[in-house]
Amino acid sequence: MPGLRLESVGNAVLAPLDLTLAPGEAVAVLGPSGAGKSTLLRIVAGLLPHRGRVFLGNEPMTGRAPHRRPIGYMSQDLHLFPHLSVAGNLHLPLLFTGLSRAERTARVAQTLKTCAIAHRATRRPAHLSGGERQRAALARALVRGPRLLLLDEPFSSLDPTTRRTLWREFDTLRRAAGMTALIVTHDPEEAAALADRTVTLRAGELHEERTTPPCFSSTTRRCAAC
Ligand SMILES: Nc1ncnc2c1ncn2[C@@H]1O[C@H](COP(=O)(O)OP(=O)(O)OP(=O)(O)O)[C@@H](O)[C@H]1O
Repeated sequence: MPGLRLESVGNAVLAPLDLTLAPGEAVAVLGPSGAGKSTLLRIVAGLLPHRGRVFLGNEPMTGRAPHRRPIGYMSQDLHLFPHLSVAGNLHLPLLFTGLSRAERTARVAQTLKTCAIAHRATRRPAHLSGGERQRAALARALVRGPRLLLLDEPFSSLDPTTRRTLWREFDTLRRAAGMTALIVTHDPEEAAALADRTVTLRAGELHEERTTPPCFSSTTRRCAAC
């Protein structure tokens, strides 16, 4: 799986920022409301115009239509199509892939099973619980076998027990597939459960979190946080 590289990416909300994710790395984006976290994901997904350049591995993504990017995007509002069943929602992104109908059906069935939502395949989103809707949206983000996952507060509206279950399931799934991921969350505990590293957006500016402040390695120097 390739990594993600952002070079001087910005727009009216985001100051130009650089960010690199190693292949298979998951990075959590924390930050206050309105800081630009969703904006960052939408730019990488190809849904917003921007300055700078986005690469997946060595492949430029900038200028490529969203459905032609090997990216799975789960938005904050899920955006499941209400008139389609769960399975129908997963079939839709596969229409552009060149897979045969039989291959698409097999892929949808496998992904629903992986996300433990196969028992709701024929239901419409309005008839699902919040957790089931989030599983369905996650399955849709995964169904094309994306090289990069973008998740915007993926498990925000769930009770603590279900959230923790989904954290474990998702983390196992992502690591097994070696998928690179950028995950927006307000919850430091979720960031720790799902990501290898955390960055913070404040007022459109990106700050890399230091896991080991410089003051830890020197008795004479102190970092600004001390
Ligand atoms: N379509 C839009 N048009 C104009 N401004 C927008 C649009 N979407 C978001 N904004 C503004 O851009 C800024 C960043 O919004 P964004 O949704 O990226 O923040 P966020 O960090 O994800 O916030 P939250 O944590 O509340 O979801 C906000 O000031 C918001 O009002």
